[in-house]
Amino acid sequence: MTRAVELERGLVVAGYGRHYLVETPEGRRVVCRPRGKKSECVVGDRVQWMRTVASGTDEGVIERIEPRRNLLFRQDEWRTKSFAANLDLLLVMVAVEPQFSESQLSRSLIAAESAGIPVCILLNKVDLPQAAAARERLAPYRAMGYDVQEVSLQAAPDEARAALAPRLDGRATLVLGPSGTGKSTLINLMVPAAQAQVGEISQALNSGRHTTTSTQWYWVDAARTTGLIDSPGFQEFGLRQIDPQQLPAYMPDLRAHVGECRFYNCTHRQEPGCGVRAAVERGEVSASRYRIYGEIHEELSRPAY
Ligand SMILES: Nc1nc2c(ncn2[C@@H]2O[C@H](COP(=O)(O)OP(=O)(O)OP(=O)(O)O)[C@@H](O)[C@H]2O)c(=O)[nH]1
Ligand SMILES: [Zn+2]
Repeated sequence: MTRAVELERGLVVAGYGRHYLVETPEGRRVVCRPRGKKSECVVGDRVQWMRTVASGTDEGVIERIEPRRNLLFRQDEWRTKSFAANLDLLLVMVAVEPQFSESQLSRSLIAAESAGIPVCILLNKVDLPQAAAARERLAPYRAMGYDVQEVSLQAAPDEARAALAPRLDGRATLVLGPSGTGKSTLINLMVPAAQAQVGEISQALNSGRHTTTSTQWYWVDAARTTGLIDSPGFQEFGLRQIDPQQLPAYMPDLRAHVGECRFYNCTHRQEPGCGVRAAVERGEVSASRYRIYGEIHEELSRPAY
């Protein structure tokens, strides 16, 4: 005998191992498990779930993940790690101190380009004396068209909030950046009572883990139109999902010159008549970006084991 099951809609706002926290349209948060083993939800997923009542508390089973607009993920030889889905903006945070890795920055930009997600680069701690050097390192990114915003989240919070609000309003934004750049400072500045939003349920789910390493969705406004997603710091950023031939298409500075190469299938590494290398020599593509391109191209051209 079959019976009609009513599926409810929800938004995945956190994931802890095999459990997810799903928020209902009314703003209630329910602990859900996925149906079966293969269904992998990520924060930002829109899902359909079914209520199950266990020991008097609401629980649910995720029955269906709605089609994603986009998915930001990284992939190395061994595994794929998804950050979040259905994003309107990727906010890549770097800071004057600790000095950021340009390779890591470029990799996150390439991942966003390949997933079709707009990017804002946020340079924090411009109150520090080495700000000029950091600004200089970001100049090529500005020149290739990225929105680069400077802030001092701690030293000048009001200005920072004013600069960020129009970029975040009404959007779902993933915040990504290495440890120590100020991600917590950003969340605490933009999200009133951030800790309260994490809530008892997620604290209970997270207990027993030594660190809060999970990705978490926060609402910036009471009307729940602006979402900020905090993701744990990243070190490795594999881009195995990308075909090496496609790599320049995701690097705007290189992309501008690929049409100038003698060979249509130029790898821009040793061929004669390469428009990209000519642009590097003229200083139109920065030497560090070209080096990063070579490293990633090499990595993606190696056979997978
Ligand atoms: N000078 C200066 N320091 C800042 C600013 N914003 C944050 N900091 C400092 O930078 C350090 C790191 O800030 P957090 O917000 O904890 O950084 P995080 O990215 O969350 O770091 P993890 O928790 O390790 O991922 C703290 O000591 C902050 O006080 C700023 O605008 N200027
Ligand atoms: Zn070339």
